[in-house]
Amino acid sequence: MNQIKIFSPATVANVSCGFDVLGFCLDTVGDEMIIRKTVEKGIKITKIDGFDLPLETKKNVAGVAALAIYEDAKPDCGFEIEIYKKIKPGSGIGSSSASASGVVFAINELLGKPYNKTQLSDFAMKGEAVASGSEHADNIAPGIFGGFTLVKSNQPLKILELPTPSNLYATLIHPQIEVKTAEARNILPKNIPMQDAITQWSNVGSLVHALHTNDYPLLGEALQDVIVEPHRSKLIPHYNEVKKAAISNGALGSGISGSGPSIFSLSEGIETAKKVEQAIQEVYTKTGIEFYTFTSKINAEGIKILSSE
Ligand SMILES: Nc1ncnc2c1ncn2[C@@H]1O[C@H](COP(=O)(O)OP(=O)(O)O)[C@@H](O)[C@H]1O
Ligand SMILES: N[C@@H](CCOP(=O)(O)O)C(=O)O
Repeated sequence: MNQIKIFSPATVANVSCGFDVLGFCLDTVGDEMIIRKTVEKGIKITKIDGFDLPLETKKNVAGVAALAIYEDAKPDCGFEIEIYKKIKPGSGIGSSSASASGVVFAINELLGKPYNKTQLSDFAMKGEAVASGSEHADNIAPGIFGGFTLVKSNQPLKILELPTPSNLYATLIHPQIEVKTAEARNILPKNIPMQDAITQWSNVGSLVHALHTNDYPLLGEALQDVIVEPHRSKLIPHYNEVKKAAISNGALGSGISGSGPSIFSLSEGIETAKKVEQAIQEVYTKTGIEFYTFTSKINAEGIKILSSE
C-alpha cells in the first residue's frame, strides 16, 4: 500500500464530569486526509484545504504526530500529507486531535500495522500537545479506539474502552466563535474543594456504570460537572439557555464539548435528539450569533479507511 485516504472523526472530550479522561467519538463530522509514501525521507504537509493552518511540519499537529511515529519506526521512505479540514480549529470537537490521530493511524496502515492503538494514541498525543499546551488523550482515544473511552493514565498511557449504548445520540451546537483549548485550560483553578471532588468522582463512576448497564436515566444524572463548567461556561454565550432547552426537550443531559464553545447533549433515540436539536436552534436563532448544529450517532468504529492503493 502506497497511499491511503481516511476519515478522522470529530470527538467530544470530558463528557461533563470526566475532565481530561472521558471522551466519545462522533460520526457525521470529521476531516479527510490522504497520506502517501514518498521516496524522499521525512514528513511533508503538501496541502491543507478548508482552514488557514500552518504547512510547516513542526507547527502543525499532524506534522508533529507524524514525526513521532516516523522517528520511532525509522522507515525507509518518507510521507506526504494532505489535510481536508472540515472541523473548524478551536471548535471544541477535537479539530487538532482529528489531524493528529488521523495521520498516525494512516502511517501505521502504510507501514503494515506495526503499532497497537495505545501506541498510536501515544504518538498522536505529541501532536495534540502543540495545540493545547499539554498532553491529553481524551480526544485522541475515542478517535483511535471509537465509542466511549476513559484514559486511565497518561504515563504509561492506558486507555479503557467503554461500551457504546446503541440507541444513544449526540446533538452538537457550535456557536461560530473560537475558544483556544490552551486559553480555556489557563482559566481553570489549580485547586478544588474536597466536596466538589467527591461529587465529580461519584459522577464519573456513575457514568461508567450507566454505560455498562445501558442505564439511560443514570447516564443523565451523571452528566454533571461542578469543577470545570462554572469557569468555562462564561466563555460560551447563552450556555445555560441551551442546556435548559435541551433538557426540557428530553435530552438526558448536556455539557461543554471539550474546551468549548461547542455544547453537546446526549439523548436516547434519534427522534428525541432531533427534537433537542430544533429546540437548541430556536435558542440560538434569537441571539444573532452564527452557529451550526448536527446530530450524530456515537461512532463505535473511530477512524475509517475510505480508500487505499
Ligand atoms: N492540523 C491542525 N488542525 C487543527 N488545528 C491545528 C492543526 N495544526 C495546528 N493547529 C492549531 O491548533 C489550535 C486549535 O486547537 P484547539 O484549540 O485544541 O482546538 P480544537 O478544540 O478544535 O482541537 C489552533 O491554534 C490551530 O492553529
Ligand atoms: N480535556 C481537554 C479537551 C479539549 O478538547 P478540544 O476539543 O477543545 O480540543 C480540555 O478540556 O482542555
